[in-house]
Amino acid sequence: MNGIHVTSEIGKLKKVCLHRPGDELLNLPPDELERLLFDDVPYLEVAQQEHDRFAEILREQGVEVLYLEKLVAEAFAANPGARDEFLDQYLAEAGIHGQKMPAIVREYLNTFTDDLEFVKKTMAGVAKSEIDMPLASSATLDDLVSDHSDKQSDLIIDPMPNLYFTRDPFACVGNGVNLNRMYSVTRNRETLYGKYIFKYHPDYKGTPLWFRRDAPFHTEGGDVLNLTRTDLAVGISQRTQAAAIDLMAQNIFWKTEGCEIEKIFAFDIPASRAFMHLDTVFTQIDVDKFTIHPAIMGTLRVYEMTKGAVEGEVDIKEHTDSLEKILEYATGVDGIKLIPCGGGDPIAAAREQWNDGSNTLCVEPGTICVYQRNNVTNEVLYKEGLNLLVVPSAELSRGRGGPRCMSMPFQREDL
Ligand SMILES: NC(=[NH2+])NCCC[C@H](N)C(=O)O
Repeated sequence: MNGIHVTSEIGKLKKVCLHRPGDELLNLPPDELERLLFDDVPYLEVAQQEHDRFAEILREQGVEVLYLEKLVAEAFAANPGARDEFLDQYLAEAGIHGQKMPAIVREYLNTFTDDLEFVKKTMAGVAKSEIDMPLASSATLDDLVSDHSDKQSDLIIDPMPNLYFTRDPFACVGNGVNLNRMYSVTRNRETLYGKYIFKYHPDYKGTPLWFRRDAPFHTEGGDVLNLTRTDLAVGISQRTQAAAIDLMAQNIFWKTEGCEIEKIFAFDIPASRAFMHLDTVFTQIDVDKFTIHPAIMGTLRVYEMTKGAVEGEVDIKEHTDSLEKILEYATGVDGIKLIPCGGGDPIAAAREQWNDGSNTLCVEPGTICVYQRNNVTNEVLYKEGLNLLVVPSAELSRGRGGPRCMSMPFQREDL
C-alpha cells in the first residue's frame, strides 16, 4: 500500500520516516546553538551509530524504515524540473546575502549531480570556505560579508541540524498531512522537503494537506497526537499557536475533503523550552496508558473543537474533568492510566523529561521505543508491563528530542 495512513498513536507501525543525522551537525557553530535550537554539539559518528541502531530496532519489529533524504531524491528523479523548482525555493529561503551570491551558490550546489548527495548538501548548509568568493570588482560588499545573525558567520547557508526530528516539519493525520509552518526561521526551511515529497514522490504525490507551510500561524508535528480515527489532540505550546489550531480546524471541518477528524482536543501546555511540544510531556504507549510529565498536571486546560452548525463555524467548549476522564471520553476506553515520568520524584522527573523520558514511540500497543538514559522512568514503565525497545542516547539526546521526535509514521494498522 502506498500513501499515508495514520489513525492512532499506537496501531502497529508499518512505515516510518526518519532522517539519519548528517553533516548538518558538523556545521553547528557553538555560539549559535540557541538560535539553531540545539543545546550542545553532538559527536556525529556516535550519533549516527545510535541512529542506525534505532532504525535497526524498528526493522526488527517489522517496520519499513524510509529516509527523508532518499524520498526527496526519489521525488526529484521521478520528475524532471522538480529539483530546479526546489532549488529556486531553497535559495530564496536560505538567507543568502548579496546580489551575486545566490547564483554562485546555485552553481556550486548543481555540481552535486547525484540527487541524494545534492539533497544532503542542502541539509548540511554551505560554508564560505567551500566557495570561490566573487572577485572584488564584480561583487557587492554584501556578497563578501555574510552575516546570519548580528555577527559575522563562516557559513553562507545555515545547516538544518534539527532534521533528524522528522516529527515536526509535517504531521500525518488520517490519509493526509499537516505541512507545517514552523515556529522558528531555522526550522521552517525543513518543511520544503515534505512539500516536494507530497507534491512529486510517486508514492505520496497528491496527499491531501490539512495545513500549509504558507499559513500565517505556526504549528509543529510534535504537538499533534492521533488519538483515534476521528479524534485528534493538538498542543497549544511554544511551537503551536492557538490561531494555527483554529485554522487547522477550519481546514479539516470545512475547507478540505477526506479528513475523518470530528473532534480536535486542544491541550494548553506551558510555553517553555523544556515543554516545547505536547509530545515532550505526554505520549500514548498502550490502548489505556499514557506517559506524562507530572509538572503539567496542575495547569493543563483542554478545549474541544467540533464542526459548527453554520458553514465555517467551529464550536469550542472547555473541559473541566480530570485528564484521565477527558482521555476516556476521547478514546472511548475506560480506566485510562497516566504514568508519570521519573516515577513521581520531581528531580528525576525534571531530569528525565529534559532528556525526553516522556517522549516514546509506540510500535504497537504496549511496545515502545525509549531512550536508554532515562532509567528511572524506564523502570517504572517496565514494572507497568510495557515492552521496552531501548535506544542508545548519549549523543542523539543533545538535540532535545526522543524516539517520538525522531520519527514520523507514514502508515499504521488501524486499531
Ligand atoms: N517533537 C519534538 N518534541 N521535537 C523536538 C525537537 C527538538 C529541536 N531541537 C527543536 O527545538 O525544535
